[in-house]
Amino acid sequence: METVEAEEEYAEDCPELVPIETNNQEAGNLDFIIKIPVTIITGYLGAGKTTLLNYILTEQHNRKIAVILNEFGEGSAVEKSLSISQGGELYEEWLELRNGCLCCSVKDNGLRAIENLMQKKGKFDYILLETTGLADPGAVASMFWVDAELGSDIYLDGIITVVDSKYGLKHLTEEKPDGLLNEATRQVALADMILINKTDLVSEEELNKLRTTIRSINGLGKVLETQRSRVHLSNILDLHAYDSLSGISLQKKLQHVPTAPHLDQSIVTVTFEVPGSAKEECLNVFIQNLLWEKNVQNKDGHCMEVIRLKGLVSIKDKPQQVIVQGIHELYDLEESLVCWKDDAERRSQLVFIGKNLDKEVLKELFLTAVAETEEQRTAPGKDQVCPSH
Ligand SMILES: Nc1nc2c(ncn2[C@@H]2O[C@H](COP(=O)(O)OP(=O)(O)OP(=O)(O)O)[C@@H](O)[C@H]2O)c(=O)[nH]1
Ligand SMILES: [Zn+2]
Repeated sequence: METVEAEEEYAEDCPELVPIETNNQEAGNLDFIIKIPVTIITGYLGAGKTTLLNYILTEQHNRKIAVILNEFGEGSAVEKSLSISQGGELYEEWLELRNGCLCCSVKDNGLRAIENLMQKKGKFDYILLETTGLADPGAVASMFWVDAELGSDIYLDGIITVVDSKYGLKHLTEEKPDGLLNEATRQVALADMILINKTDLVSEEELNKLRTTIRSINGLGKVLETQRSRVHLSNILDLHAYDSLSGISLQKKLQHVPTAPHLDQSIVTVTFEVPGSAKEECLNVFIQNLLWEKNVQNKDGHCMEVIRLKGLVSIKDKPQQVIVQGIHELYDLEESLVCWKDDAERRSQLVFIGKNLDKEVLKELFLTAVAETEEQRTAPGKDQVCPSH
C-alpha cells in the first residue's frame, strides 16, 4: 500500500528521470534516492553472467539487491534459480537470501512483475536483471527507459556485458544470414561496461585480439578483464549511464573514445566533435532520421543503423550542457547540471555505435543540418563558434 501511494506521488511530482546532485560514491548512502537502479547483465551463452550474479549476491555490499532472471521462455529457470540460491530449496516466486538479497524469475513482462514485486516485498535498493544469452539487451533496456519516463520507481542504470575470452572472438565474428547483426556483437555494442571473463583460459595474444575487436565495436564502454566474473562492485553498479548525473563523467569519457583501427567489423563506434551550438529542432530531425527513418546513407549507399548514441551537446539558448542518449529507436535530450562557462567554448560531441556508420558523412550532415552557424556563415570554416544572440 505504501509503495502504491508513493508511486502515485512520484508520478505526479517527477515524471522524468531525477537528476541526483551528488557523485557516485555518495549516492549509495543517501536516502533521497527515490528511484531504484536496474542494471542489465547480458552476455553470450556461458560467458559468466550467473557466475557474476552469484558473486555479487555473496559479496558484502550492505544492500538489498533483487536479482531477476529474465528467462523469456527458456527452459533453464529451475537450474538457474538453484545456482543463484546456492543450492537452496526450489523457489516459488521469490528467494530471500541470507544477506538480504532477493531472487526471482520473470517470465513474461519483466517490468510489471518488478513493480508488483516492489508492492509485495517493499523496498530493495538495487535490481540486477540477467537476460538470456541470446537476448537483445536493447529491447530490455528500452522497456525500462520508457517506463522511467512514465514515472516509474525504477530507472535503468547501465548494461553490463560479459564476454567469454575463449569463445568471444568466434561469437563476435560469426556472420548471420541476411546481414543481421549477431547477438554477441549487439550485446557488446550496447554495453556500458564489458567484462572480458575467463582470462585464465587464453594466452595474452588471444586476449589482445579480443580486446581490440571489442574496442572497435564499442569505444565508449569501459572494459575490464576478469576471472570468475570477479569485479569490484563499484565498477558495475551505479554507473548512471543513462541519466544526467553522468554529465561530467561523460565529458571525460567522450574525450577518450579511441579511434579504433578499422577492422572488418559490422558494428563500429564513431565519434566527432564540432564547435558551436545546435538548433534543437534540427538536432531532433537529425537524430530522428538516424534512429527512426533510418534514411541516412553512408558513402556506399548503405543505410546507417545506430543502436547506441551518446553525446554532450550545446543547444542554442540553453545555458546547460545537454546530454543526448539513444538506444535503438528511443532517444532523449536532457539538460545536465553543468553550465557552459563561456559561449566561445561551446561545442558538441557525439558518439554513435552501429552498423554502416561513416564518421565524415555524419559530421558533415551535423554541420550542415544542425549547427547553428549554417545561416550566418557564407563559408563553413574552422572557426565555427556561434555568437550567441
Ligand atoms: N575457467 C573459467 N571458467 C569460468 C569462469 N567464469 C565462469 N566460468 C564457468 O563457465 C561456466 C558458465 O558460467 P555461467 O556463469 O553459468 O555463464 P552464463 O553466462 O550465466 O551462462 P548461460 O546462463 O547459460 O548463458 C560455468 O561452468 C562457470 O563455472 C572463469 O573466469 N574461468
Ligand atoms: Zn546464467
